[in-house]
Amino acid sequence: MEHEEVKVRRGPRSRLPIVVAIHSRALGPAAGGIRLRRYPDWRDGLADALRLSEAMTAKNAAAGLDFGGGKSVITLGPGVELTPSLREAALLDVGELIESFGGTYFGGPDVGTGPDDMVVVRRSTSRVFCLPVEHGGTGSSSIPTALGVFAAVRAGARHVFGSPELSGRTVVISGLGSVGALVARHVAAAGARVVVSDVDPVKRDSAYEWVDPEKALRTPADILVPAAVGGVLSPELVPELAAPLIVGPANNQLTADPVADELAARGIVWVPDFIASAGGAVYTLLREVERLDEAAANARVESIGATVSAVLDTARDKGTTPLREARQRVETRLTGR
Ligand SMILES: NC(=O)c1ccc[n+]([C@@H]2O[C@H](COP(=O)([O-])OP(=O)(O)OC[C@H]3O[C@@H](n4cnc5c(N)ncnc54)[C@H](O)[C@@H]3O)[C@@H](O)[C@H]2O)c1
Repeated sequence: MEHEEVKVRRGPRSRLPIVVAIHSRALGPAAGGIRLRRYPDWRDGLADALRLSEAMTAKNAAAGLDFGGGKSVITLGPGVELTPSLREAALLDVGELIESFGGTYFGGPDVGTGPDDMVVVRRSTSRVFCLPVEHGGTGSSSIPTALGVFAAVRAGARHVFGSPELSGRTVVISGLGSVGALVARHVAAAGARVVVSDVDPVKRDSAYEWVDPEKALRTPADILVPAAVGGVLSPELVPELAAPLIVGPANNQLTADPVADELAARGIVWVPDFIASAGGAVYTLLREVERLDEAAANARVESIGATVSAVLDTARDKGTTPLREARQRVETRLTGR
């Protein structure tokens, strides 16, 4: 096991299995969201926590944050009904477990939880970020996440097309959720032709062209933005992709690392997701834990563009892939080598 510390506890109030995995605290206290999800078995939740906390180490390190990687998972078994009182009990339980790390791990929202849930978690621990504005926090992380993705899109465009300007470029966005919708607004304001897609037909927005979700990833475009779920870039899909630049917020976009080599072999530039999606973590941790002001935190979010440029340019100069370069940057920050 590469992780520093993992705790698994049956919540005393909820009776649900809860996992907190700390992958690394080499750069500072670990930080990473609290996932509340249904799993066939609690061990699947444990596996998720191990994988996700490792990804948080990479995200925080590559973003230049002095935070390590951690993740909490509240596992809901098949058939267990998530009533409001069970939800409250589970959030209090996870807060208590987070508190037991004595300030070496901070939790926030993730899949299945939001800023309002963090108000409940705070009743058990102060080591929680991304609270609603009326509770002294910075609210939804989607706004800074989208700002960081926009900076990454522009940097990617500069690398691939020789200019960061998006005017006249076609951008396909797969997933019009809270981040995807904001990215659509940014790129449209920058003059791009925006084509969007979502499995939920309610998300259809007349402001943009629409493409069916099963076709979105194969639609000819200048830039493809995966903004829905992970595991979408597979060996089967790579030969059918029709955009020279792929950059978006969805976590864990590759089905496996070797897909990065296949993308590079096809001449497709892929910006590693753990770099492009870091805006929310950067903003909320710097504002709520390190107490930076809004302008300074936003400047750090926008510096994701400079990181993307450095990774893509170095990969091209050295003949490696953006994924290898990004991982090398993480390694250098963690070990100083
Ligand atoms: N919200 C953040 O601050 C943040 C930060 C970092 C990473 N991310 C990642 O970015 C992605 C989007 O996050 P979000 O907060 O916007 O989530 P969200 O749940 O608000 O939106 C996801 C959208 O994708 C759609 N979708 C699901 N499967 C799809 C498919 N196969 N094809 C097309 N659309 C599909 C959903 O209907 C939904 O509208 C997620 O992978 C998330 O983990 C989000």
